[in-house]
This record gives sequence, C-alpha cells and structure tokens, in this order.
Amino acid sequence: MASSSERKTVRVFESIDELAMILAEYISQLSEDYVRQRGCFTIALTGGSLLTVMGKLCQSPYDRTVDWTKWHVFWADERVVAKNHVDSNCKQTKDAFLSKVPILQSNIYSINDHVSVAEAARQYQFAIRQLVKIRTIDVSESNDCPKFDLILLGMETDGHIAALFPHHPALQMRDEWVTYIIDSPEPPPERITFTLPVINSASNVAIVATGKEKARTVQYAIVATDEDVDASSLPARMVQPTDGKLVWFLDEMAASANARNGGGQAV
Ligand SMILES: O=C1O[C@H](COP(=O)(O)O)[C@@H](O)[C@H](O)[C@H]1O
Repeated sequence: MASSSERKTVRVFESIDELAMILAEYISQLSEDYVRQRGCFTIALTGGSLLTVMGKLCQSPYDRTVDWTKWHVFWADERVVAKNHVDSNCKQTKDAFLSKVPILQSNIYSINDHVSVAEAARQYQFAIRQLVKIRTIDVSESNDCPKFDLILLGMETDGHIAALFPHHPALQMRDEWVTYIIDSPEPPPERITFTLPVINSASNVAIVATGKEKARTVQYAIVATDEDVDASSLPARMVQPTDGKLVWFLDEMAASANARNGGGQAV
C-alpha cells in the first residue's frame, strides 16, 4: 500500500497562467473519470484566490466538454454571512465560476444563511449525510466519512486551510464531518468548515498556493520534517489523505523556498 508521502505530488509552474491551464485540465479529467465510474462528480471548493485560478475551467474547451449537469458542488468552508455578502465564499464562487457554467441549481449545496453558525453547520452536515446515504457522495472504505471525488483548497500565509486555523481546537475534531468556529483570526469570525477526517477521506485533494508571501509556509507544509514543525501550527501539513491522492499546485514564487524538493514530482 502506498504511504501518504508517496501519494503526494508537488507541481510547480512557471506562471499562474500555466498553473491555471493545468489545474483546469486536472479538474476536467477527474470530472470525466468520476462521471464515467459513478455517474456524477462531487467537488468541494473554498473561497479566495483559488477561484480566480479556476477561471480557465469556464473557457473553451472545458465550457463545452465538461458534463456540468453531473456536478455536485459543496464548500469545504464557508463564512457565515448573507449569501450576497462580499465575504461569502458562495457569492465569490458564483461570481467567478458558477454563473458561467451550466451546473444545476439543485446540485449546488450552500449553507443556510438564516440560522446561527452552529445550526448552519448542523444542517450542512445533515445534507451531506443524506447524499452519502444515497451514494451521490461516495463513502470512505476506512471510516464512515464522506469521500468527495475532489476537495480543492487554498492556503493562507498562516497555513490555514478551509476554516481550520493554526492551534484551533477545530483541528482536533474527529466525530463531526462539519464543524464551526466563532473566533476566526481573520474576519468574519463565524465560519463553518469540513473537519480534517473529511478532508483526508477525499479521493483527491488539491491545494493551490501562489505568490512569494506563501513561500515559507509552503516550505514548512511540504518539506520540513516533523521535528521542525508542530503539525497543529500548520494545518496544511495535516492534509494527508488516508487512501486518496494529494496534489500541490504551486507557482514558482510559492515554491521559491525549495518546496519542489519535497516528496513529490515537480514538473
Ligand atoms: O479564509 C480563507 O482563506 C483561504 C485562502 O485564501 P487565499 O485568498 O489566500 O487563497 C481560503 O481557501 C478559504 O476558503 C477562505 O475562507
């Protein structure tokens, strides 16, 4: 059985444009594979710069070759604000991506923005449970967690992924699929997030990081040894799919602190 480091690939691109092209090809290929195997494609997104990089997917040839009607779209994290608020990951995703491709409205699973953060997390988890029951979302063979076909994550300079921040107790959450925080170090304070067991149960996880300001964090997340880094200080380092694959998509700037030497193949 392959170890988690053997299932990790680091891909470094000369420019964000090249990264965006290969990322679009990667997502489109996974979509084709899972639609063929399972009849649908479950993808969880986040907010932030990732959405801009995903832009190529709305263009030719993908706008016509991807079977958008088979897509089921989730968020690995969401800020608990109104869906039309500029901070909403759902709004950001709609503006940058969902409004440009024919994904069925009924296959877009956003949070309930009219309830408390705790209730929004509970309802989101319940919705996911229903979809696991009918196997729209696959289930992990190693635990009873949902097994998304692809979870696409961004990473901030502090190493947080989804709404899992350094040293936050939510990092240790094992019994829930979706949890919430009320004290995000960055505004807005209330967010819901997939827990690490869910992220690590996905068939494929991709982390996209660009820009020089993320280089040091990328190096610690990918290259440094366990002795050098306390894992909970760097949530991105805790992304280690149990049975699935992890691909880091970096531009030269983000990889400039030598991430390309760490345990994966660079392009
Ligand atoms: O707070 C957040 O930030 C991360 C990373 O954003 P980026 O703009 O630096 O790429 C994002 O993935 C997450 O969804 C968001 O809530």
